[in-house]
Amino acid sequence: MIAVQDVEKRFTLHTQGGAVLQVMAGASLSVAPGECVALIGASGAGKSTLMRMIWGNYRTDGGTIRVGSVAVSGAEPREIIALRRATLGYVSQFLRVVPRVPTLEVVAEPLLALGIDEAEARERAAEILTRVNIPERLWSLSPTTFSGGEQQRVNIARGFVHHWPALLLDEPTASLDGGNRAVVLSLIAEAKARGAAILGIFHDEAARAQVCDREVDVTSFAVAP
Ligand SMILES: Nc1ncnc2c1ncn2[C@@H]1O[C@H](COP(=O)(O)OP(=O)(O)OP(=O)(O)O)[C@@H](O)[C@H]1O
Repeated sequence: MIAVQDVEKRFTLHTQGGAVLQVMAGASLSVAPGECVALIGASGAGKSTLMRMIWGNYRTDGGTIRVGSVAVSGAEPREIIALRRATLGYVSQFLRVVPRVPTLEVVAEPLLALGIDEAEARERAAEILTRVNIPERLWSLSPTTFSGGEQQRVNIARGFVHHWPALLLDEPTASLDGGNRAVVLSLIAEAKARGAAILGIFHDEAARAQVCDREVDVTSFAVAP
């Protein structure tokens, strides 16, 4: 479902005389439906960079990335938008939302974008917000003023509200208490059970051991400076 083949990445540092920093070469991995793979490796090894390339935010400088039937490397922006709408979900570490949009709408939005009717989208958003323990009195408020843990749970609700066939998770259990951490681990296990291909960064080793089937060490793709 997710296939990374021989990927290279260079950064051009325009603010530093155009110096070119090669950070990755020969990066290859694949994630099958129903599998959860953890990206591991030292700080600076390139875990986030690889996730951003798969998400289509960073361009690749060599090799190919495919998610389902879409070649992400070299895709047009509209193809990336369509991929994110239906096929590839992403739970980032931090919630980025338009100010003043109520939490229920923030969570329902991916379903509305898929053309699901408003009543059903709101019902599913309410269900998952309840599951991640966001009290109903907060649903009509913008999450911009929520605590770090609450924002992360809104982010998780948004990332699991649609059953994306492929999912990228960036530290999904960071800053959560024990109960909410357990909820997130169940959501991941359920996504796997329905066939989602999941790639994640988990500094939480116990979480990784519980939900991940394999680890890929990004250090082996890093290029020494
Ligand atoms: N936008 C950028 N411009 C220049 N260099 C970058 C950029 N993004 C990442 N890098 C460099 O690429 C390398 C890999 O960084 P990356 O953030 O992917 O590592 P990581 O494994 O996710 O680290 P951490 O565990 O600390 O988050 C680092 O040397 C970093 O400085």
